[in-house]
Amino acid sequence: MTTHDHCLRGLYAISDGPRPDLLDACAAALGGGARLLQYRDKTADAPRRLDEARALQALCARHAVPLIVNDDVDLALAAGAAGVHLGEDDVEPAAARARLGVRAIIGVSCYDSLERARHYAAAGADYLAFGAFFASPTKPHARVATPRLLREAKAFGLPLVAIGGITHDNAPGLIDAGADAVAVISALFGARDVRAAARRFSDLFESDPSRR
Ligand SMILES: Cc1ncc(COP(=O)(O)OP(=O)(O)O)c(N)n1
Ligand SMILES: Cc1ncsc1CCOP(=O)(O)O
Ligand SMILES: [Mg+2]
Repeated sequence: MTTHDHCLRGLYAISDGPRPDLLDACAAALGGGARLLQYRDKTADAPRRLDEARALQALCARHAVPLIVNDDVDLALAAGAAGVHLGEDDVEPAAARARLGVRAIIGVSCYDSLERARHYAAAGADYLAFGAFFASPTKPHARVATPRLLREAKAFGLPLVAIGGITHDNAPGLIDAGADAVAVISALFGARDVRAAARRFSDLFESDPSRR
C-alpha cells in the first residue's frame, strides 16, 4: 500500500485540451467527485501549457485532489503538480522520482503487458495503468487490453487504473475485474454536463455492485 491509496480509487479525470474552457471543465469534473486530475495536452505550446498546468494545480489544491501531468516531468515540477504519468516514450520512474521527490505520485502505462507491470512495480511506480479496454475516440489506435489483465495484475499490490473508451455503461465491468480507478477523457469532457458525468462515474465506486 502507498500513501496515495485514498486518491487512487474512483474517477481519474484526464483533460482533453487544448480547449478554451479547460479550467471550467476541470472544475466541473472535480465538483463531480473526480479523485485525480491529469493534465494531458500533447501540443508543443510551452507557455500555454505552463500557464494551464499552474492554474490547474491551484484548482486541484482547492479541491485537495492531486494533479498529475502527462509525459512531462519538467512541467510537473514547474507547476508544483503532485505527480506525473509516464508512458513508453517517457523516462523511467526512478528518473522522475529523482526530480519530483519521494512523495510524488508516479503512474505508468502498462498497456496490455503484465511484464511491464512487473517491471514498473519493482521500479517504484505508484499505480499501474492498463488499456485501452474499449475503442477509444481519443486514441483510436491504442493497444487493446482485456479485463483478465486487471485480475492478474492485482498480484502486484498497487492501485490499478483502467483507460480507453470507458463509459458509464462499461465501467462497472472493469471495476468488478479489479480497476481501482477509471481514467476517462471523452465520456467525461465530451459530455454536455461534465459535473453530472463525473458524478455518475464517481457513484459507480460507492454503489453496491448488484445495484449498478
Ligand atoms: C492514466 C493513464 N493511463 C494511460 C495513459 C496513456 O499514456 P501514454 O501511453 O504515454 O499515452 P499518452 O497519453 O501520452 O498519449 C495516460 N495518459 N494516463
Ligand atoms: C491516453 C489513452 N491511452 C489509451 S486509451 C487513451 C485515451 C482515453 O480516452 P477516452 O476516454 O476518450 O477513450
Ligand atoms: Mg505519454
